[in-house]
Amino acid sequence: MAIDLGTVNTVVHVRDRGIVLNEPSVIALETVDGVRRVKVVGDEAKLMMGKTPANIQAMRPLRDGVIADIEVAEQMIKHFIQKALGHRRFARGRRVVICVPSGATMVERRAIRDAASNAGARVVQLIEEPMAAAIGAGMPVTEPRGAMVVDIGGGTTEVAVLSLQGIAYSASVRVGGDRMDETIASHVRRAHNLMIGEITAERVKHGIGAATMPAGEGRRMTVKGRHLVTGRPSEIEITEAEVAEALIEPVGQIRSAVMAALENTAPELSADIIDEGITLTGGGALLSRLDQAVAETTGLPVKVAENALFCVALGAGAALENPIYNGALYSS
Ligand SMILES: Nc1ncnc2c1ncn2[C@@H]1O[C@H](COP(=O)(O)OP(=O)(O)OP(=O)(O)O)[C@@H](O)[C@H]1O
Repeated sequence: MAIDLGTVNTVVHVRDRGIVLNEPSVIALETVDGVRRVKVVGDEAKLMMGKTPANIQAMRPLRDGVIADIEVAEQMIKHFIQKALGHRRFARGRRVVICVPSGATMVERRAIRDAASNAGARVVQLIEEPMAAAIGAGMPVTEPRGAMVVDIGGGTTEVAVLSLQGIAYSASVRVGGDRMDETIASHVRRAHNLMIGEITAERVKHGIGAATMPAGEGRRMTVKGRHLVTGRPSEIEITEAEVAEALIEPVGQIRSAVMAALENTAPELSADIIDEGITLTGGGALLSRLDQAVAETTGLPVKVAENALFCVALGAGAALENPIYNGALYSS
């Protein structure tokens, strides 16, 4: 079993079965008679966000690429493993590879490993996110050839140059889909006096978000929320151009991170990147015209990986199954 424990989504890949689980990294906890217990995880928990009564708390235990609440994260991992297994149990000697956010500390990594062990895994190994993303995107990570991957997740963007199964350069910036959602929400608040929740902001990004300005106003979308002045439920219409303008700042930070990586890459590897170009993975890579924006900044060919949302889980699964990638896995 391979698990991409993302700050926004958790994806589980199982040998011979493929992707068996793809759900939001959200957990809902219920307090009954002073005792807190897990109510639901994943899709059902996300539906509750922002709408819970006082005794239920729906939360994301991973934020900004780090684990905000270890105990709760552990509970969530255990529930996801059980959900992925269904009625089956872990086969004897079952191995699990978990891809952790690169900002995770040693203590957090140990907690994640313990959660998988407690759920029944016998051997738990970890893999770095950009390495898994590159393997999942089908990049030549085992060859003596430089390849650049940019994984744009919810909490972080990881930029890495890989060669010979090692990471020649990597950097992580705390900008990703979440930051994009926040800038959209604050734009709507400032420009339209409308308060919107994070789920609505994400919907706007998926619907009409873009990394570069459209010709004219572009697409339009109706957005509902609470009016700041009247306090009443209210709706407004916003345009793709407005959203693209709001996204200039987070997209600019991604562009800068890529430029910094190129500036810090050894010349021989740079030469390879000219030929290979840059591959974008992660859900953030699906933002409309982000590939164009990165290509404009770098002057290099840029492509969005097929299955961008699943590259990390597919790569972690391949690393587990194919001995040529064994060097990418580690135990502590
Ligand atoms: N079509 C789309 N357009 C723009 N953004 C998208 C699209 N589809 C998904 N996303 C965004 O991708 C992000 C989630 O990506 P992903 O699942 O790769 O992150 P993660 O692995 O959970 O996060 P991290 O890598 O930071 O731990 C979310 O912010 C989501 O809104």
